[in-house]
Amino acid sequence: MAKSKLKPENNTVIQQEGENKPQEQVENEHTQQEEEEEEKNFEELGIDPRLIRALSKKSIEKPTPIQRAAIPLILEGKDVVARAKTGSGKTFAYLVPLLQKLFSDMPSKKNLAPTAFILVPTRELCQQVYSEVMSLIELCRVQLKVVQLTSSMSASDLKTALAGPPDILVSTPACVQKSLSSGILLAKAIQDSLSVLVLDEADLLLSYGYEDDLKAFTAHVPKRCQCLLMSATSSTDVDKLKKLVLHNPYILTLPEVGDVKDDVIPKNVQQFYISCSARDKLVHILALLKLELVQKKVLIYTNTIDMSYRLKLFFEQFGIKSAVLNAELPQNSRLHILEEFNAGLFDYLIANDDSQSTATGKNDKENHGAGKKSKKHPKRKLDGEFGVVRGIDFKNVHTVINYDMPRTATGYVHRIGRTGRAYNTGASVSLISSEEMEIFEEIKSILGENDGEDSKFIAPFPLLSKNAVESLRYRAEVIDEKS
Ligand SMILES: Nc1ncnc2c1ncn2[C@@H]1O[C@H](COP(=O)(O)OP(=O)(O)OP(=O)(O)O)[C@@H](O)[C@H]1O
Repeated sequence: MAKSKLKPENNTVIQQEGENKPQEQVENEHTQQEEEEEEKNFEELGIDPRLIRALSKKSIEKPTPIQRAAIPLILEGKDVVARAKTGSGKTFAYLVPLLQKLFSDMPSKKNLAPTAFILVPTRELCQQVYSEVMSLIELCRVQLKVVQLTSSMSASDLKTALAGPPDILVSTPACVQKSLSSGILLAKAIQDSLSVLVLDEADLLLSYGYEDDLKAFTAHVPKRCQCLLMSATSSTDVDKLKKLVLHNPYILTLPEVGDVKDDVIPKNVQQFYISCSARDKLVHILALLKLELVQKKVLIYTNTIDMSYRLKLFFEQFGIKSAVLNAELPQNSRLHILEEFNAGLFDYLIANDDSQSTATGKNDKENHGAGKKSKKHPKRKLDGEFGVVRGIDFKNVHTVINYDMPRTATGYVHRIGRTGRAYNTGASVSLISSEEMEIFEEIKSILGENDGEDSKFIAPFPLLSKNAVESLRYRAEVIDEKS
């Protein structure tokens, strides 16, 4: 495969695997094509008017660059690998053409398995993608059945969900495998019915431990099935998956998506930091929130579950309403919290990211080591399919605060990617203690701090004065000691 090349904003590189044209020629051809394509709207991409109206009701009027590049290829039936940064609209880049195909070619009544499978790494993403498909279908007023499978479903629930069968299945690979191995889904039925397979957040699927499930499942994917692979980064895992399921795919690479180094923060996110001792982080975050120095809604990341509860209790004492989101909460509570936060019922959400889950390596599906175990509750059961960094589309988050610095630069990029999504603006504030300086320096150099581009520069947070912090110190310390 010819290597993808980094290009400036909006310049998607489209290349077919195995194509051996000199890179320069590909780029030149593409530049001309790009200029013509640049302004194409959904209508010009050949999108069904019902879908255009549905998107418009969601205030989506013009396609993002990845949508402009991917939709026509997917409509033509090509296998596609789409790599584009966080928040660039990859979900509709595959959902819109997928639905259009199903509208115009209604699945056969004889099908015994779903026509389209969308596989994602976490339950949260399952729910998010399921809601997006459902809302488009409802707005289009077409009759298509969509189900999501979750690993908490019993065999009889799975059987009920798959009866019919549905036209679109949204699931983690583990649930599909569970249905296959228990005979609820039949390999022969998949071979006869499956027309489109989507692997979303593909770069995460393997790190969540789904390799065996995916291998077992893809053995039944028929050759004629169109395969789409969506990812924010490129990695050896993405290459592995590509080899496993795709046939001579078109590779769409949006600018600067290569490896960790190129995995960019959207340009519309301003990044700041505050340097303080670990102990002073509480009073600093209190000042940020209490004095309203950061714009709402705010997503706060901590590295441990205990720290997130400590913060929540601390905020409560100051009348700041927040909620926590982590792997030990039951799935229903997590969905409920996400829905309430997205609906604007509260402005501050304290989350533990899934880097903790993946850092430990492989997922044992329901109870692997999602981060540091709490000293207070050592036996809590953690959900290995939990994930609230990658892919989750928190609505209208303006500010991301790193109360604790993430452990990796990739973790930083994906946390910050929860704001500034699509065409919105956002900001991030990282609280950095001296122990975290090393990772901070690594992040700065990886983002290219010195190459003169403002957007990549993490600046000192300008709005918080020493006096403001000191005015809150006494109360903060008293309250923290009490709780
Ligand atoms: N064409 C568009 N115009 C405006 N907003 C859009 C458009 N397409 C998608 N969006 C919105 O942009 C947000 C981000 O989209 P999406 O979740 O698909 O991004 P993503 O590329 O999958 O990000 P990640 O890699 O983090 O998963 C969503 O709220 C979505 O509704």
